[in-house]
Amino acid sequence: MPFTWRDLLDILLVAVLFYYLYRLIAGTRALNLVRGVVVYLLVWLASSLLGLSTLSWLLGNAATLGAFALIVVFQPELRGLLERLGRAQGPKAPSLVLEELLLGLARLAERRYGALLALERRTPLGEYAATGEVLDARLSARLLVTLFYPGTPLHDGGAILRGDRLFAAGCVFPLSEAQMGLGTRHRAALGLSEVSDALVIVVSEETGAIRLAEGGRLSPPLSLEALRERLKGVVHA
Ligand SMILES: Nc1ncnc2c1ncn2[C@@H]1O[C@H](COP(=O)(O)OP(=O)(O)OP(=O)(O)O)[C@@H](O)[C@H]1O
Repeated sequence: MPFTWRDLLDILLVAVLFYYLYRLIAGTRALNLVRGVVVYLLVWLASSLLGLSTLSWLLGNAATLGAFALIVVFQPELRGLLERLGRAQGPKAPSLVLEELLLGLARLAERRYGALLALERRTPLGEYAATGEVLDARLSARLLVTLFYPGTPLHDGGAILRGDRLFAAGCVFPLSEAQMGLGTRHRAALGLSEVSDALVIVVSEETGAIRLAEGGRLSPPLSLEALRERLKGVVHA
């Protein structure tokens, strides 16, 4: 059969579909799941090619059960995915979350409340969230100021922003070995940015300066405008 423009279109559409699927699940718990499923399928395929009938029978039957189990376990992710699919079609709304975040940071800086906030990207920060308190609350400026109010049980440690949710607070981040001249809040921001792709924002209790750690580097103090520019592509919804 000759290769026609229909085949080319077919291949292109499938490639685009996979690309968007990957973008939807990248950075979520589901990405590890997809990797697991691919390994499972490869072992299954290899076992049937090699004629290992018992193993291939076992994997084949477990797959049917597993598919149902996955739908139940990943129900929140599936729902989120469908919601994001629906949203992707509408025009982009201005990011209310970004504005709330900037307003919260401005108030923290003005009042000299020390704060540490990691913006999760592709590297899942679940292991650090587990060291604190999971809140999974809608982000607002008032929530940020309340969280970092000195003396409250959750003000100590770092908070984690996942998408448009303030996911966890009071978390312990890894301390950086570098930059020994810095205090521990700034070293924790640097440390987390060394081991993940998170953007980590620090508000200094002493000076009110807002700095950003990314990829093991700490920025100089940033104005709100500079911060807005830096966070534009990162904070969604
Ligand atoms: N490993 C860590 N993970 C998360 N937060 C931490 C960690 N270590 C320290 N902190 C936070 O940093 C606070 C101490 O900040 P410290 O004054 O030592 O830092 P700093 O970098 O000098 O910041 P500041 O300019 O705000 O004083 C702690 O009360 C705690 O909230």
